[in-house]
Amino acid sequence: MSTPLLRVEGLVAGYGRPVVGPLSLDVFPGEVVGLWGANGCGKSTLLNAIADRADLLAGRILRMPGLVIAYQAQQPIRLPSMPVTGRELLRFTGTSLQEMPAALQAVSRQRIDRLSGGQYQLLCVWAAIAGRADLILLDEPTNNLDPEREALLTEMLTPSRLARRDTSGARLLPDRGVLLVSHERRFLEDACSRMIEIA
Ligand SMILES: Nc1ncnc2c1ncn2[C@@H]1O[C@H](COP(=O)(O)OP(=O)(O)OP(=O)(O)O)[C@@H](O)[C@H]1O
Repeated sequence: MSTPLLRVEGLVAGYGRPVVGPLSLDVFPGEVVGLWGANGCGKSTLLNAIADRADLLAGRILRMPGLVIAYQAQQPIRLPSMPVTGRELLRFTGTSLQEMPAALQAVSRQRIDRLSGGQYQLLCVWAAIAGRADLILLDEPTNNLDPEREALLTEMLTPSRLARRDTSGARLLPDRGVLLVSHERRFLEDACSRMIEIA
């Protein structure tokens, strides 16, 4: 088996006090791993700890050397006024505009402060997926999405979309991984290669 992108061993995490763990998990290249569990069980805190946004109180988090992580929060930050288009935002974050799903093309030409909640959510998730991160952390990525956009999100997470070309451009490498949190069981079953319940 390949080396994991991420290994979590006996992790206890929280905010001064423990709120989740101890737990262990791996994310391997090519995997889309879904976390689910009751409200407040600590799913977001686990993602936060991996993204260095919560306290690591015990155990350890091993990241593949040089690992680049993209983190998409449950509520993407929005400014009331931001006179840039989606495409400008994507370029600014180093996100490829190639292979953008058709449903996002028109959205990406609009100013981001004029997008609906769902449009902005999908744009942010696309920025995380289409950027240069090796490991993508998504917290409740279906927030604000209608069934059609949710299906599009599932499609964005398919192995062929996540794979990257090697330096020669000849081969697609399944070298990235996704760890996501969702309370939507059906989405998890459709989008994930593996699911882990957080107690
Ligand atoms: N910034 C914070 N400071 C202190 N406590 C926090 C903070 N964020 C979350 N908590 C607490 O940590 C616990 C776990 O919250 P967390 O958001 O990780 O759960 P969750 O499983 O993602 O919940 P949900 O499904 O409702 O999003 C909760 O009791 C919550 O009140």
